[in-house]
Amino acid sequence: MTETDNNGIDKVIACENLTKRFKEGKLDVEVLKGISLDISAGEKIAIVGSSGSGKSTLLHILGGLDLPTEGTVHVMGKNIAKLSDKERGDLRNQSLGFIYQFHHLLPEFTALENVAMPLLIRGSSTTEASSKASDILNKVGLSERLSHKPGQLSGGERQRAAIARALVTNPNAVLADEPTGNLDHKTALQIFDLMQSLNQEMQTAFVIVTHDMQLAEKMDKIYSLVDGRLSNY
Ligand SMILES: Nc1ncnc2c1ncn2[C@@H]1O[C@H](COP(=O)(O)OP(=O)(O)OP(=O)(O)O)[C@@H](O)[C@H]1O
Repeated sequence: MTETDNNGIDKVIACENLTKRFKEGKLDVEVLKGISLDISAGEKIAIVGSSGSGKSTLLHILGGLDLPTEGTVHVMGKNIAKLSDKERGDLRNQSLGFIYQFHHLLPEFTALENVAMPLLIRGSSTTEASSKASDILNKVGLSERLSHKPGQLSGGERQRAAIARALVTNPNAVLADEPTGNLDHKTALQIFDLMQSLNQEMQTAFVIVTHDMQLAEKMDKIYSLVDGRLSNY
């Protein structure tokens, strides 16, 4: 696997003055109130904040899964609000990887098939997809588990397979929403160490939402989301 190619773009994600309001009955609830944030190539950042502070909402907007009410988001230099749904989907597929608290692996497919899937969706041949999936599963320590289905893997192994699936396309950034929220602390530490070593090896930026300060401290920068505003921790 080669290092991530940033095409000379040093800010993988740049957002400026983001706001997000949701309608709740007659009320407009402003969850994000003017957030500006740059994520550079290869940077690792943690976003912490209490439950309901808007961390997932922010991550969805940074990843182009949702649009802000006001403000701009550029992913790899492209303003996501100016793209069609299809173009936004393509940009996500080409530039970003996602990891969630629950692994979202497909139960009827093996680890190898699950990890190969994003490449097959992009149009890679089965041989190429399997070879790259096998390489990245090896990097996350699952070379002996290629033909196991998710139900035959431990929680930590499932999350490692989910990390492999997020990284197999060699994205510019991985956005992770509580990736270890479902694991015991020792396994969570191992998963964070793994993400750090993959970050160093592949130069992929990581944006990780977590409740756990000990884990957040492993990142280059920590931002705290309080009352809809982001500050350095
Ligand atoms: N689609 C939506 N419609 C209305 N309100 C929403 C929507 N999505 C999120 N919210 C509200 O926005 C606020 C922030 O939610 P969000 O899930 O971003 O918080 P969070 O910090 O990720 O919380 P947690 O740590 O508990 O996962 C919450 O009050 C939530 O009810």
